[in-house]
Amino acid sequence: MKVLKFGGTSVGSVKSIGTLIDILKSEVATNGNPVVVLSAMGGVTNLLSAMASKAAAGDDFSTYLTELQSRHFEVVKTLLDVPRQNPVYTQLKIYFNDLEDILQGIAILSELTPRINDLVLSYGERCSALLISKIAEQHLGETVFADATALIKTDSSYGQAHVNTELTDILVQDFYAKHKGKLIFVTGFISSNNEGRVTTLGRGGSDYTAAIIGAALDCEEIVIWTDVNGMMTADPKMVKKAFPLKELSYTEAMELSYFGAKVIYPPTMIPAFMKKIPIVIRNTFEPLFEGTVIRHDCRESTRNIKGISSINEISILNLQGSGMVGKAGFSGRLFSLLAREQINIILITQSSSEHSITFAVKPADALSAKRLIEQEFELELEAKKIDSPIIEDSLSILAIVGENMKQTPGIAGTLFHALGRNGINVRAIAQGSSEYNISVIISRHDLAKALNAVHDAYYTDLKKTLNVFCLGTGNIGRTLFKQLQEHREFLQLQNGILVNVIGISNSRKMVFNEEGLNLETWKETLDQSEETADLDLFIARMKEMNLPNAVFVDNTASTAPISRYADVFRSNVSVVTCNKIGNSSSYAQYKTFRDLARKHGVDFYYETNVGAGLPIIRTLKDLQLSGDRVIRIEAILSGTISFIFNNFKGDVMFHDVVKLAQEKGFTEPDPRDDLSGMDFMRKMLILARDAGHVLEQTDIKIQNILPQSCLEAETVEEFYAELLANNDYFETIKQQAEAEGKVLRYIGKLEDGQVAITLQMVDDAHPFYMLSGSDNIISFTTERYKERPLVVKGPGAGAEVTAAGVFSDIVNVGA
Ligand SMILES: NC(=O)C1=CN([C@@H]2O[C@H](COP(=O)(O)OP(=O)(O)OC[C@H]3O[C@@H](n4cnc5c(N)ncnc54)[C@H](O)[C@@H]3O)[C@@H](O)[C@H]2O)C=CC1
Ligand SMILES: N[C@@H](CC=O)C(=O)O
Ligand code: NA
Repeated sequence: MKVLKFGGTSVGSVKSIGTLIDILKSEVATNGNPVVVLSAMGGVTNLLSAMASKAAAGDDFSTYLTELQSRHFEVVKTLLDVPRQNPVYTQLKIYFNDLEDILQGIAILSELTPRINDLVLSYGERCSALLISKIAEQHLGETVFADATALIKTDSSYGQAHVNTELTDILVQDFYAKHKGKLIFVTGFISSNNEGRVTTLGRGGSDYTAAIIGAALDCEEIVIWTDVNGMMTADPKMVKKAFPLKELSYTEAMELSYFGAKVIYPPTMIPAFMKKIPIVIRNTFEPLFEGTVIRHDCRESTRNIKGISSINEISILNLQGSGMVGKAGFSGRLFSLLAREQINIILITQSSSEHSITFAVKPADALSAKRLIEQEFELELEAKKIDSPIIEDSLSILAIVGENMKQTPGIAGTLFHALGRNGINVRAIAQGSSEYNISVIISRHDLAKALNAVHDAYYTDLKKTLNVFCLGTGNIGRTLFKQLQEHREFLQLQNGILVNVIGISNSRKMVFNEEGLNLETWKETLDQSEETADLDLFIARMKEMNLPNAVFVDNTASTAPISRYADVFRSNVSVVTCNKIGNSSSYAQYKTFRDLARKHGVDFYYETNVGAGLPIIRTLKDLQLSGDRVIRIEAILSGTISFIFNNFKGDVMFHDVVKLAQEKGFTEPDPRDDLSGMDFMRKMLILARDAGHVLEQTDIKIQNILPQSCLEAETVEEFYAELLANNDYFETIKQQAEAEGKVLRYIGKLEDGQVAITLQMVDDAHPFYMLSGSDNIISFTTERYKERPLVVKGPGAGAEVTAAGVFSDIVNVGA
């Protein structure tokens, strides 16, 4: 036999009651008659409570009473056959009349005691259980209605009474024996004391009723039918990726429901736990979904962490001073004082130096806790043995819960790593030695970000979400969006990574969408956006959103974003950039970026600064990480110049090849940056710095390949005109090389901390002879690669290969 409990939403409307009856029919057909526990119709308890308050205040409660009646009468009218209606109307009327008398009594006395409040509230469950039992009778034959005030006996703690289990068990067993095999409907939530006065079991107490009855009858299972798919891994309002858990132990469920997850009333677990009866949480509105099972012997679970729960608003009090050190009984005095005054302590931490104690309370209790402490410890305060307690508000608790974390190293590491790399400061920590809950106190402002970051860190089989903010929609930016869109599905399916582009800005406009912008239509969305580009505002918005795993991507060729990197790192956001200016300006700035990224635990990736998508930065880093030492680097790192020399043959004009290189997207936005050697110089400088040399731009020797007049051209048009005007100069060089059977190569070299870039004519014996397109080539001669260098070669410019490099840097963030 099972005990089924239906919550307020399951009996909230004509439609949901219809579903409830279907669920019952199928239960009766497969498992026989259950005992059914019912909550009041959704919203009715609040309505009753409001009525009682109105009556006590001398206000008119009649409209509420009418609303209460009509909600129940509508169900009678719609769901019961006419001949069955009258007796139900009559019984309901009796309830409503009694209730009205009580409310009038409250109005006369202008007083609402907890005892009378419980009595008023009891009518919600009485009406719904009666009603549902009669509707069920029409479909399933005879039913029995039981008012739980006759079955569940408690003390007189009105509002949240304590159950006398021994007496209750006997009453429930007797009742069941009398009606054995019948379909029984019991009112949830309500009970009575020794004198027979109505008491209640606390808000959510119908779950508890089901467990009390289930345990008394040694039932097979307690099924809680509610409006969600079970206990979730985290609050789904804050964590979109939260999912329902299949299985939990009683302790885990208790921990999770204590914090935030209001799926089940925590005391429910106790009777079920004592008798090892499984509790199943199921969704009335999705009856095929299997829900969550809370059981003694969890079978499938291998997860160390079951769920992440949270309390949104808490305050902490910090008490410190030398007078506490080594003083036995100090915390005893403190906590018994708070207990005496009914102040519930949510979390406690004390340093082993015993110099300070921090504890968390509900914000409403903080001030009275402080005052009580000041009274109790007046002497110690005067003698300056302790400091006056300090209250801190706007805090939240995040707790990871799971019994399997016991004796498993690394669980706390994952938690603190996820928090740390997202810049979330931990104010206090608590873990009991039972090791099934680690709680941290963080700023309220960081809670959503923390929950998502921690969820991503533990549920690694789910998608990792990267929240990306992109500057630049030119050649590289737009190609990146195209690639991200094309590979979106593959990335999610194969790699479990979801890249959400949250913000986009070019030099004209900017646009944001916290859910992620649609990359198929980003251009239209940006064009239609009413927000003018503003770099400071862009960054401010990014910080304000405070999203986990955030990445700032700079796909511009501008100096403006560079000056903001430091601020971005300080906001615990990673930076990915193809813009070389940042790394190739002053050495001091180069160093600051690395120091800040390290300090804030975020990534700084710039693979495309050298050789576009070719793995050059990464290769150099790996060589050095594994203890190798660079002796020499020789390289062709200008894709544009490489392309020019690979195609400047026969009767082709120099001017035309440069134009073609620009059309193919190899050049910088301004091609003079390539042909002046500036772009190449930046790359060599970045490589030299990454190889450990402290160099500035002025330390690099560059041989010009252009006549002075081209270098001095003030605009791009003028520059092209000068290329045409100097055609003979280029022809001479070309013919000279061709006559000697050689090719032109612009080669950079780093050796002994010196960097030079020179124009050379090389023959087919030279390793850099065979190149085509925009090929880059780089040869690393190191301690380990001494005889034959390590060579990386391939297209080193172009939108596709560059965007691909940026893409790969993005997905490596946080990896
Ligand atoms: N073309 C290539 O093969 C490679 C290019 N790169 C780098 O890629 C970067 C971008 O190059 P392209 O896409 O060709 O440039 P582009 O000129 O086509 O696009 C630049 C974009 O940046 C935007 N922008 C400029 N200043 C801005 C600001 N302050 N705020 C927001 N947006 C701003 C512009 O509106 C434009 O959308 C450059 O730094 C370049 O060095 C790196 C490796 C290879
Ligand atoms: N303009 C650059 C592109 C890559 O950084 C080049 O020509 O190499
Ligand atoms: Na690269």
